[in-house]
Amino acid sequence: MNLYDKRGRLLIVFTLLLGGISAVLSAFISIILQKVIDSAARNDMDSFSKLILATLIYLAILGTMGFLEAYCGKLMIKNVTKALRDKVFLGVMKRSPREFSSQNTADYLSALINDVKLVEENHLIPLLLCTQMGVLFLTTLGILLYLSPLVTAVLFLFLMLMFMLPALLGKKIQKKQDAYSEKLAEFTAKSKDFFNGFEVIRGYSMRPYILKKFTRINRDTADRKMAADTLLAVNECFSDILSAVSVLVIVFVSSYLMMKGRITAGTLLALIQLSGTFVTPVVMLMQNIPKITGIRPVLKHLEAYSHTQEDVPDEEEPSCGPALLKAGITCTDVTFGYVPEQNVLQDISLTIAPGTKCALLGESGGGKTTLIKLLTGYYDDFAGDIRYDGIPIGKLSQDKLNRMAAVIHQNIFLFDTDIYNNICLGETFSKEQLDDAVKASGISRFLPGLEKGLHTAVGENGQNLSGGQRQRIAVARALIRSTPLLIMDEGTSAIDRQTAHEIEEDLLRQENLTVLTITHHMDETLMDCYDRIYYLKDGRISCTQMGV
Ligand SMILES: Nc1ncnc2c1ncn2[C@@H]1O[C@H](COP(=O)(O)OP(=O)(O)OP(=O)(O)O)[C@@H](O)[C@H]1O
Repeated sequence: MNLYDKRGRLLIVFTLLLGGISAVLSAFISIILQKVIDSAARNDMDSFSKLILATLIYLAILGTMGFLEAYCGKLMIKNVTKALRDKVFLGVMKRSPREFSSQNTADYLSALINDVKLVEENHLIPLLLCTQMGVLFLTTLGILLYLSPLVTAVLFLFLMLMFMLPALLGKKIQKKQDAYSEKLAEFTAKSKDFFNGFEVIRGYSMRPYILKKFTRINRDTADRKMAADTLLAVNECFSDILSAVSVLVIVFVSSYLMMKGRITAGTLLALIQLSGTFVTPVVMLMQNIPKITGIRPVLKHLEAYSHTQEDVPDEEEPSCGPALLKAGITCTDVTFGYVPEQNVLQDISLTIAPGTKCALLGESGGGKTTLIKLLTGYYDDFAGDIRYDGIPIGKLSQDKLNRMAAVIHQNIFLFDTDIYNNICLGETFSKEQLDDAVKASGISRFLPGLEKGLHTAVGENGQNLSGGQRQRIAVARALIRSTPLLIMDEGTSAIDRQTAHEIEEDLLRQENLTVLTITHHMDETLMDCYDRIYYLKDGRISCTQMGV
């Protein structure tokens, strides 16, 4: 996957350039060392004092370059990880409902948090390091050749050995990293499930059972990480041994050359110092190249979730203002199934005229929710025809559909913010619109009891509020937008009869509002408020016209 955009590429080139300059500068310390020792051996005070000045300038440049390189590196990591999280989040948000629900939400979380972290640790940081080390290696090689071709040849021999190892271990490390990333996603999914099920775990004394399950998945995850880390440790250990051996070999060979009078004491020290700077890059490259190649499966995983500008044209900004329902909604011969050859709905035809109140009854599993999903554009692979004001549903944008119909779901979702934000959902409304919605939805009935009024925090998923209060907030969301059709999908099932009755009655009283209530059992006292009652059985629909 493409991690860098145009600006990102420029930044990485600049950072790598700075890294290269820093590496070249740090290799030159050996030359300073050689000159200082040799001028001291010659008792050359003039060149010695010039060298002090040159060293001070050298240190100032080295420090500045080092800072700039570190700063740009961090900026690059920040930009890439931020862009990656943006792409993954947008990609997941743009999924169709079918695609979205095909994956556990914890997998999305894991991609967003764990995988992005892995990219930072096992791709970006090693990449910067490898480039710097590559330049350091080449510069050191140049200086070494200048000082002693023989010593360089000996070092090269060891180098060949050191480079063989990452090539051998690379593929294995890649496999282990992949297995770890997979387990980490499972670990996140399970932990999320356990936290979500806190009430059930507590209520059914499941703690020992859950603890056992958690311990097992925690251990498996840690084991997978350990398996990857063990291979990395083997890699690191071999490279450390080879590094120590090559430094010792240099010490012996160059000492021998000095004894033979072929090099000066300054060159000897410079060679020993260089052997360190020559081996370090090789060790670093050995340790980091497998990490970079091992990240490929994680990048593939992230790519599968990511949205790129080229994918799909970006959504238009939501249009403002209420939509109108003039001719109503018609369904003609609609047939749909989740699985081929197993239709949940069969030849459904119905009409919902503007301002009418309709009820859709049926046994559990009869297809009521499925029909609502088709009416609100959730699935589009149905046979038959659904029209809003004569326009086929497929021709309406999701935004337009959202402005025409709002659903009060069985489980109301509230964001972890206050009541006001849960009604407005990021849009701006006038005080009058807000007051009207608060009154019509019945929120005004419980508002005086809340110290902070509309700015009362609802808690995670609305846990600070009662079921009825949550329902009323969901109703207010639709009313404030003057959404012409309001669909209650068992919207009152989670609350007591009295509250359910009150909410339903409040809605049925709204003259211009078109209401479709989905329920198992009709509230007998409200029966007369409905214009039509549809009944869904075995995927087929029948209709009773009221007041005829
Ligand atoms: N996402 C899905 N994938 C596969 N089958 C599904 C899916 N959603 C629902 N079904 C199946 O479709 C059938 C109708 O389900 P639906 O939720 O529409 O019924 P319902 O009438 O709303 O039920 P209830 O009153 O219990 O909520 C059921 O057999 C159900 O198992």
